[in-house]
Amino acid sequence: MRGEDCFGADDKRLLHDEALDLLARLPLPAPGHETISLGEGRGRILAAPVTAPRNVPQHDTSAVDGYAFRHQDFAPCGGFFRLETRIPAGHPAVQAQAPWTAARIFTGGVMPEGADTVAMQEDCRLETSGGQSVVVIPAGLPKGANRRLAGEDLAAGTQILVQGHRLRAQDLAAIASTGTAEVPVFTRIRTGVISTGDEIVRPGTALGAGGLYDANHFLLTSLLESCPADITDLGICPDRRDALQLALSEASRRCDVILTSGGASHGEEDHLLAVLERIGEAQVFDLAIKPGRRLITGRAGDCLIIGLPGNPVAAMVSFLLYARPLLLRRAGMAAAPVQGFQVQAAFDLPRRKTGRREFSRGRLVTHPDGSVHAELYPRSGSGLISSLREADGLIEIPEETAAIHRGDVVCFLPFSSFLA
Ligand SMILES: Nc1nc2c(c(=O)[nH]1)N[C@H]1C(S)=C(S)[C@@H](COP(=O)(O)OP(=O)(O)OC[C@H]3O[C@@H](n4cnc5c(N)ncnc54)[C@H](O)[C@@H]3O)O[C@H]1N2
Ligand code: MOO
Repeated sequence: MRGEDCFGADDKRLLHDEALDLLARLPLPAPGHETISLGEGRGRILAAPVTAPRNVPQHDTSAVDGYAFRHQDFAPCGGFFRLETRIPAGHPAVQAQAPWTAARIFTGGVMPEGADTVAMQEDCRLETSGGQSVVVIPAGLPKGANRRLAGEDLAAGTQILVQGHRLRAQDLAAIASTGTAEVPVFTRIRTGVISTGDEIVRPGTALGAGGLYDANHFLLTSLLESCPADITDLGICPDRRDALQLALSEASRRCDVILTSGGASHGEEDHLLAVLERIGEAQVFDLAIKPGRRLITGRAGDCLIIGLPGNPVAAMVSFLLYARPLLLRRAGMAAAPVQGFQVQAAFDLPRRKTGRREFSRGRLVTHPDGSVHAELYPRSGSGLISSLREADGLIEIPEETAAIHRGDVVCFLPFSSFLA
């Protein structure tokens, strides 16, 4: 099988976990910060913790449309209450609830002082007695039923979000519920994306002999949208050292992070490493993984440069596994490792080369019994964009696994969990 496998000895290569560890320790400049309005907050990273300045809800309120009363007036056989006040949401009663009376109350209405329990209107009967409206409440309601306590969602002073947290819809809702209109966030990182290669041209232009359309630009700029980043298109750089040097040194003054693709391996047409060493510094990661066996990181001034492989599959996998944590850290986020989940293999891999970790493209299928299985994309070439298009995520195969049989448990990393 050697002929199908372009990878030689992996024993001197860096293991995936070692690479993650090294990348986590790569020094990066601290992000800047600013205060923005809550409406701009989605996807941004908190530069300071957020604390609730007040109770949410502010008052005890009714959870239902119904009748509020004092539970101490309620007998084991139920209750018969004179109806007194009417309390829609936003219109609290001015007086305390008198004994043996009930208030007509609506969901969100403030509980009148003294009342502690609400009966749902569907469970009650309205009657008239001596010209008075009365409500008959059936027995069995415990004290406090259908009442929301002040501060039961958030008590004043509770820290609700930590620094470095990436704001999601529900976080914005929580902050809004406390009345806070602005949030301190880290500034968006300025990113640049550059494709390299004499063969690469943009779609919409004619393809010359030996040409290839620039898929990586669209891949990487779309992937970057999962980070709080402003994106600059740095175009396509030919396979010339002087051109790459000029492009990178110029862009490094305007960008916090530059992503390159291609030109990162060992051929004489691969100039990234030499250029980085000339304009700043570089680290090479020759990785015991598949795909994406080489990653280059570098620095020019304060700009981080991440050299991804040219093959689109390797570029995407390297972005998700290695570039994304760096980008998020540069943007101020303490990114947790992506949570994989266990599914059953819907494939056989009877003989597998051990010693390297594989991130194969897979698709999830749910069987009629509800169990979830991962199908393996049948071809492994790292130029096959089809394999990415048809996949839902990556099947992570550990270094030591020598074979996988149908039904074995494998770890699945959904693309959606990287890009959330
Ligand atoms: N002697 C060796 N050759 C190669 C090795 C190796 O270890 N020894 N590794 C192979 C692997 S694995 C990969 S991945 C590539 C990585 O090479 P580069 O990062 O230098 O990328 P290029 O050679 O420039 O391009 C590789 C491939 O990808 C296509 N490409 C490049 N840019 C784009 C783009 N923007 N959109 C679409 N496709 C792109 C390019 O045409 C090549 O086909 O090296 C192997 N070789
Ligand atoms: O591993 Mo290369 O980096 O697969 O195509």
